[in-house]
Amino acid sequence: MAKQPNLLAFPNVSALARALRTYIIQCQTAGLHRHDVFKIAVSGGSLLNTLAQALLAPASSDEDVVKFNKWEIFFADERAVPLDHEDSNYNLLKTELLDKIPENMGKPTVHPIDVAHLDDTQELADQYEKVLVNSFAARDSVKLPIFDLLLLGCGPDGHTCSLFPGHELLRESDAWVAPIEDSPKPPSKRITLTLPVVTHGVKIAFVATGEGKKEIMKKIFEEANGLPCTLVNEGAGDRCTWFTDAAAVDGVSYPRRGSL
Ligand SMILES: O=C1O[C@H](COP(=O)(O)O)[C@@H](O)[C@H](O)[C@H]1O
Repeated sequence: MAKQPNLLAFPNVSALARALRTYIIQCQTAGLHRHDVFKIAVSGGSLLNTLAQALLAPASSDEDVVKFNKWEIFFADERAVPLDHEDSNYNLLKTELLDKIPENMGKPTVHPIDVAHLDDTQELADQYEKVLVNSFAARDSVKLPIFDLLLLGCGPDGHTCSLFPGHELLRESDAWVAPIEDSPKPPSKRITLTLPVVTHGVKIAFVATGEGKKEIMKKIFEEANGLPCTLVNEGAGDRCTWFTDAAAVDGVSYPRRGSL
């Protein structure tokens, strides 16, 4: 039987953020060992505040250093809006994290969407796929890009990235990046990494906090239901780890751990 995803539950977001940092640094070390760079894809949403809390804390030892100058940050999904728009995932990452990184921590390389193509989401997705092709090698030599880490959020409906429940995009098996024009959550026009790319990551981590995630967490961990987050769990198995707080997993019947 395929190995199961890991569900970590912490008493609060501060404890979660400390563990998330340790986990990210382990992924960073593995990435640097693999190719001297750390390739991470991040979602938007509530996760970014917790991520900033994790990464901006002072290092506790030489092994605990975030080496931002070795990071390449990609977007697991993005909305088709200007980069300074309030709905932009880039804008959120910038305000939550990038603008707060002290100079002595180094600067990550960040790959935003090309806003010249906001009116054509297929072109926007194709251009972003080219960014991946340039970074991960040509499409004809690698079947799928392999991120060192994908750090994802989980919507209260079970969506992740811009992969929504029941949407035909869940069956996309060729494109690395796909457009969506009918997102049930506004804004409607977006681009997203596809499911095969997400489940192909070396490591995949979800961050889900707060009572608002409790009902969907029960569905994801207690039923086979075809929800996007469930599909990631099924595709990634024990390469997938959930970082949750007590409120998000209250009543969830699934074995949990309280540390890495
Ligand atoms: O629309 C989106 O929502 C999800 C979940 O966000 P949250 O605020 O409920 O945690 C996010 O992961 C995704 O990147 C974003 O585009």
